[in-house]
Amino acid sequence: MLAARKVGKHYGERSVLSEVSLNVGPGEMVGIIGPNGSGKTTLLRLLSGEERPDTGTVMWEDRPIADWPVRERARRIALLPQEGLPPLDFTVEEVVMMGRHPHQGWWPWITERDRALVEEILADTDLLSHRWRPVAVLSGGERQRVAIAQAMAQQPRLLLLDEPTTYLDVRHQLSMLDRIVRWKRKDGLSVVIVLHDLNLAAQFCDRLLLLKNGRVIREGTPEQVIQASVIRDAYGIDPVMVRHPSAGVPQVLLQSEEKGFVTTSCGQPLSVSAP
Ligand SMILES: Nc1ncnc2c1ncn2[C@@H]1O[C@H](COP(=O)(O)OP(=O)(O)OP(=O)(O)O)[C@@H](O)[C@H]1O
Repeated sequence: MLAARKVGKHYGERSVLSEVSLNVGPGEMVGIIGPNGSGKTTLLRLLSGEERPDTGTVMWEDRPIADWPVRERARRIALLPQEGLPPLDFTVEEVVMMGRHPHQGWWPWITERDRALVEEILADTDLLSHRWRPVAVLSGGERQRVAIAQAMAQQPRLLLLDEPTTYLDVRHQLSMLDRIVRWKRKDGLSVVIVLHDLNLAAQFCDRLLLLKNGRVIREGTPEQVIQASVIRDAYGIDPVMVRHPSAGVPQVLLQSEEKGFVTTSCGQPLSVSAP
């Protein structure tokens, strides 16, 4: 459905993305991980059609993404940028309703169906009590929930998310990602998500793409990517690997160089089962 073939991007003389290929099918959730500045946001912008690659192509439904008329693209693809929503004076309900614009005519009549859908989304995203508040007065996390609610109202087929959990507390991180999983199961939504949290990436993504210096250094299932040697190579840290006791996926524990290691009563380093 979405296919990037050997895409590359330069800014001036500087190459920030080289030869990156990626396929995302219906109902699939692909995570993009990698250190700061490795090209994750640039890749997402190329996938959304907001920017054109200098080399390679991005195809959506067998047609170059840049050839889709903007309105048609907006009916199919939603991008949640890293900076989230600006502090708008519009109310939460109005901003969520704006997600319906690509589906409305040139004059944005709001139909009963639009109203019912927005009502359902406000309830689902825990925003009913905020509906009359201007977005400008919301906290960062509340604003992030409005951004995802707006994307849901857009009813896209492809959802591109750039670090959507950044401002969210742990409950809302989980509920946002669970909501996306339910949504993709129900509607066959394709999802590409940039995440810094490797543990959430391992739990929620079907496949991961690990970038370093603009190149893919590992791609595969969380099992294939979230490995101590790979994480060490990508991030230059020495992680402790454990397996999630109920989800069964690899998880990364960070260890401080300054605080030392936890030892057992016999003075040995605490051993954990590494995946
Ligand atoms: N418009 C631009 N002009 C010049 N350089 C840019 C531009 N956009 C991005 N870059 C550079 O490209 C590189 C990759 O940036 P990008 O935002 O894609 O990284 P990232 O992996 O998303 O980083 P982070 O994890 O910090 O968000 C960075 O070095 C950045 O400075």
